[in-house]
Amino acid sequence: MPNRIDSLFANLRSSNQKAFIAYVAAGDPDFDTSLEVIKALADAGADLIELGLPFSDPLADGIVNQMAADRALKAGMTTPRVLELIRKFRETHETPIVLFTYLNPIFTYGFEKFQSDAVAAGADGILLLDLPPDEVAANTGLATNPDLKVIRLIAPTTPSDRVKKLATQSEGFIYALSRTGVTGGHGGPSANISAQVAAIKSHTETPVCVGFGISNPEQAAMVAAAADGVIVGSAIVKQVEMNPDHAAQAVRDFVTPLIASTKGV
Ligand SMILES: O=P(O)(O)OC[C@@H](O)[C@@H](O)c1c[nH]c2ccccc12
Repeated sequence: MPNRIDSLFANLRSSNQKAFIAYVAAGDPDFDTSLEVIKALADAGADLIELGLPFSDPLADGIVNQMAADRALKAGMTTPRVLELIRKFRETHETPIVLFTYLNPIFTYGFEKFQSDAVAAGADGILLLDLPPDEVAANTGLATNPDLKVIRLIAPTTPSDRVKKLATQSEGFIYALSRTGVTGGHGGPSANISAQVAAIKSHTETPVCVGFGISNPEQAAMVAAAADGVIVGSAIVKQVEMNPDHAAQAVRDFVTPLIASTKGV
């Protein structure tokens, strides 16, 4: 069976459309609400869901995502429960899922076992936020699973020789950061996002999606014009934070105009 991420981007390419990608923390604020939230994202038209596997020391995350991981951990979220969440979602939805996490929880679980269990649960890709590309080559124990695409991050500050390496290594799509720093903040993407995307695309045919600091339809439209996909995290997570009793509805209402503007309607 072809990977869901590859099918998604093939379909979008042939219909000349851009992807809308939503990030939420798995299990925020609790298991059942989180399942409703990811279903609401899919039903609203999100093309791909980035699911954060909560970790206590999320170095690359800003305050909104840190607090979300914290809520999830306090509500009893664990790595096996995250896999259970994906299994439950897969009973009704085919939207691709990319797991976002750090090395520590995966090592604790067992690197190879995690990957095969994640595939069996229905995950399609993984982004290990604290795994530099050189470490992959240096640690053959970090076996990969052919059914779990390894997505890579490229920052505006990434030196060009590394851009080439990351662009050619990344599977499924490439995550281009619109700016440096941690997640969140609503300053919007930088004006030279088109140049950054073009530089990445000179090395590869793999789709390039852009995230960091996107929170309104105007910003989504600007990024959609420059890249293959728009990634929104903290602004969605904030909706969960502010509306714990009706998070799914709040998230659906919030992403609907963002998706419309990503799709150019
Ligand atoms: O929150 P923002 O600014 O909308 O950016 C997306 C981001 O939250 C999501 O992709 C993400 C969650 N955790 C991360 C850690 C590093 C890079 C990216 C992420």
